[in-house]
Amino acid sequence: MSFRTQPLPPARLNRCQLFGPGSRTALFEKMAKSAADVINLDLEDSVAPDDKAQARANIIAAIGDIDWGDKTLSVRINGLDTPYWYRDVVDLLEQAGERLDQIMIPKVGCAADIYAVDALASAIEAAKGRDKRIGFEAIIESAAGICHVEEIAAASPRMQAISLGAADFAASMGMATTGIGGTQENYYMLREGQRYWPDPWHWAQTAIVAACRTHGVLPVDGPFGDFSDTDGYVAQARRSATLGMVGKWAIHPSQVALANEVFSPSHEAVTEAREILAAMDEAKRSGAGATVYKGRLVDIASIKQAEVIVRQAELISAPA
Ligand SMILES: CC(C)(COP(=O)(O)OP(=O)(O)OC[C@H]1O[C@@H](n2cnc3c(N)ncnc32)[C@H](O)[C@@H]1OP(=O)(O)O)[C@@H](O)C(=O)NCCC(=O)NCCSC(=O)C[C@H](O)C(=O)O
Ligand SMILES: [Mg+2]
Repeated sequence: MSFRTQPLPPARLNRCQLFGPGSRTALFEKMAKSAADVINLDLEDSVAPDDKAQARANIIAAIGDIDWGDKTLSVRINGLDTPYWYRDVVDLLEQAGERLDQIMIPKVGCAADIYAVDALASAIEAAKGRDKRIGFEAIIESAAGICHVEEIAAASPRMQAISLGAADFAASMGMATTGIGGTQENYYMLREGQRYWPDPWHWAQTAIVAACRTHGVLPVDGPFGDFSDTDGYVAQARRSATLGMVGKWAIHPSQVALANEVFSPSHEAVTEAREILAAMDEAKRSGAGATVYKGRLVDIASIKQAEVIVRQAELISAPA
């Protein structure tokens, strides 16, 4: 056990991140009125190369013009392997108002990628006298990214969140699929003639969660492409929540409520967590480090487990 205390991630809700292309201005108001905790206006892969400049201008105008309420407002810039990214950062930080909370950096492969954007953002903020320091979120969506995920999580105090981008990740890894997340037909185990479908994203998600938790960053599950498959989305989201992720992307408005539901602890779960805390309070008062709750062992580690659930419930019920 390290003597270092594990840092807490930013204390804000991140149950659902709703994406929309910066070129589809008609969606912006609808996104602002949605129940998503985070809005990601996209300059990257949902915007065609010829539309990049216009999408940038659309987003800069919308950041100031639209009432985004208390949502976390983020813009996904283009990757560092493109000619667009520096102009995205420069124009956003020189021209967009302070309502912008975060920049999402896609296809991050190493800590130096974060360092490069940090250096540019820091210079612009100083030059322009921006009071609010912009936050960063990164997408792990390459073989290099997953190999270096821990150094990426640690790369800057601006780091707020890391998502798994299943589509680019699958391509980079050479995975034999065109699906974006979810169960993969050919990824099965066979036992006594029965097929069982394990989760091919599990190991990458777990690596992201561990890196994020080590450095106080929010781990987030990325897109689920088949937005007509609500059961598949919920199953994927439940697995992610169980592994420690705090939320999931929505690439269609129909996915927002599903994510909010999965990443909000149920009334029963919160009640049970509070009862465990009460049982442990009682145990501590009598000098015990462990006790029995509903026929099972609870001990000092159970306090930390219960606190995860109670903290999330308190964030949800906190006044905006
Ligand atoms: C996927 C879409 C292209 C579908 O758009 P559309 O055909 O317009 O959908 P519907 O007709 O079903 O829409 C129903 C109503 O909902 C509104 N709508 C649609 N999309 C959004 C949205 N994103 N936010 C808010 N509202 C939305 C429509 O206007 C309809 O409204 P109404 O007429 O009033 O009923 C589209 O949803 C879309 O563009 N989604 C986002 C795509 C995107 O941003 N992709 C990037 C993220 S995923 C990714 O990049 C992969 C990742 O990097 C990786 O590697 O894994
Ligand atoms: Mg991608």
